[in-house]
Amino acid sequence: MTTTHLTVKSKIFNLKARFTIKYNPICRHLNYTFTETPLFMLPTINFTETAAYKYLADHFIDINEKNLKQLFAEDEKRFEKFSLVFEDILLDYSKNRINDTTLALLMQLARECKLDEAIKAMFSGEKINQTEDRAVLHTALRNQSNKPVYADGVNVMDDVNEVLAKMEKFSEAIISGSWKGYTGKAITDVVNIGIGGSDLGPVMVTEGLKAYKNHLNMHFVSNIDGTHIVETLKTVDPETTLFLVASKTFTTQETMTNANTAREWFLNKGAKQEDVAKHFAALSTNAKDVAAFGIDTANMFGFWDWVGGRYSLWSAIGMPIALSVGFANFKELLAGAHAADEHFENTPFENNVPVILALIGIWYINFFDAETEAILPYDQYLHRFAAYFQQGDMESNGKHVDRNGNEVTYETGPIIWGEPGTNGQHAFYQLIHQGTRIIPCDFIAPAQSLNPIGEHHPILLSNFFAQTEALMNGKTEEQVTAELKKEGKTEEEIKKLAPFKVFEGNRPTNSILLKKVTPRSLGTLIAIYEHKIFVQGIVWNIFSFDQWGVELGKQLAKSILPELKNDDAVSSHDASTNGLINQYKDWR
Ligand SMILES: O=P(O)(O)OC[C@H]1O[C@@](O)(CO)[C@@H](O)[C@@H]1O
Repeated sequence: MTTTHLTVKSKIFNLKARFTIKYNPICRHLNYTFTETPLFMLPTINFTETAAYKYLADHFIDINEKNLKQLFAEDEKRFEKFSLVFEDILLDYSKNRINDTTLALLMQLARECKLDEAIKAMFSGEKINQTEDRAVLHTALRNQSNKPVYADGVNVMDDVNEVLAKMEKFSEAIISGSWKGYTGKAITDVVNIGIGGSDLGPVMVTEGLKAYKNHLNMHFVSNIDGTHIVETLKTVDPETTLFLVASKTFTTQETMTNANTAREWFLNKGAKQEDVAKHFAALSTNAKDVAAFGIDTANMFGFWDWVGGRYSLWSAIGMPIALSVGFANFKELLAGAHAADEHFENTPFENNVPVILALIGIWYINFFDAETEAILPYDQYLHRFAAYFQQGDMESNGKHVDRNGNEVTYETGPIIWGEPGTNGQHAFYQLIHQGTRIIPCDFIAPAQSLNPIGEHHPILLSNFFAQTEALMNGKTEEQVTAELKKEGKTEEEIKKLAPFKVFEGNRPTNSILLKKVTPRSLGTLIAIYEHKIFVQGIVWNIFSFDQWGVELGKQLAKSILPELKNDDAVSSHDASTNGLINQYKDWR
């Protein structure tokens, strides 16, 4: 059977199955099991076959010939047209290689890819995480409207609110000091043990909101490298330390190893088994393994399989955030994200911040062949923001197979990287300004500093404004020559030096200016990026919410570990792996 025929057939099956499933739950099981091909809740359109794509490919030739300076010269209203304010956040996307036609065609592309249907499917709890047969409902975790949200026919809001209430009670007991350790002392230090989505979000937000923190000392252990837990345990007192074992699955090797080491340390310091309950809590979906570990399930804060790890900071995984800045601020974070959800779900694409960011990103990735995107927060507190979205974006859209199970014929998720400004300017901006690659950059900054001192903030922001201006305008050979002449350089010297000092410019950036970093604005900003990732996954027709790509390495590590437990030479792998392992054995 040819693929085309199969595709047509699966389309018919899917339509029929989808109709039946959607409107007749009784058939939910029957029809689903009888469908010959997997049921795809969402249309599986190849965006490169859409009319919009073909127009964009033609349009690219035109727009690629214009530079940003020209585009601004042609339209004095360009900034007004290509910027918008939402929740005290200004998005300026005017310094992009776009014009009205570009945007109109990109919006048409989104419509041809049925983005509207996809948004509805996500918010309504459809199992769009198809390969894991799960809904994607991190939006329910911050659903301040309390409108019912159904997963498998059950309104999840009752459970969500129950866990939030439990988190509030627990965090207040720890912060107030009414919760006592096994020697009757209040908790002073919290150690979160988790990795990936069970670490990066809590770290990024507790760092991002450090200006709002209370007296509790927050520590994060993620790496299996013994250094991480050893260096942390050196700084805390078992009598006044609370350990949070954060793991959606409660099976992650790094986390469970670190948790066992922490418990051993705790018991070796004089505590008894019954004292574990006062100093260990679990943030997980896996009650069975939590209990088996010896944590009182009364100290377990649950969440659900429709919460992806990299989208879980809004859930019980956010407990370190609530402990660090207080539950009221955690709720503000949720409220900010909810505002972004409402905006994303209800705003026409033309004024929809995540949609605009996503489509401009696709313009660079799929038409300008950009391979990476830089996130450059001009705010030291946001120093882990790019790292957070390395997982958020790359684990969601780092996929090479489309939702039909076929190899994609186009680029998908970009490489996300970045460091705070102005530090990046002294590290890698040389390449961004004068390298051979196009690197779309998101510049982020707060108008108000949380630590106003001297001239620091104006100097920081002068760099924030200058960098996008420099990337756009560059510096021409004429300007370079005039400068060198002014410095008294000879004709000969100018001829030699000028080529190295010219800046091409025409390098695209988004500028995101927050009025101030608050729990609410940070929540909004994070959710905007989450929805940007969702939109790109829909256009690329990939599953953004599974992560099968992280499994193989773990599997092989599990088979190598027993080989390291003796001194015998190994020969069960390729020559390189054998060589490495045997040299390790020789040297250890
Ligand atoms: O929260 P947990 O189940 O311990 O998973 C931790 C991390 O491991 C993964 O690599 C999945 O295995 C990430 O997706 C996830 O955030």
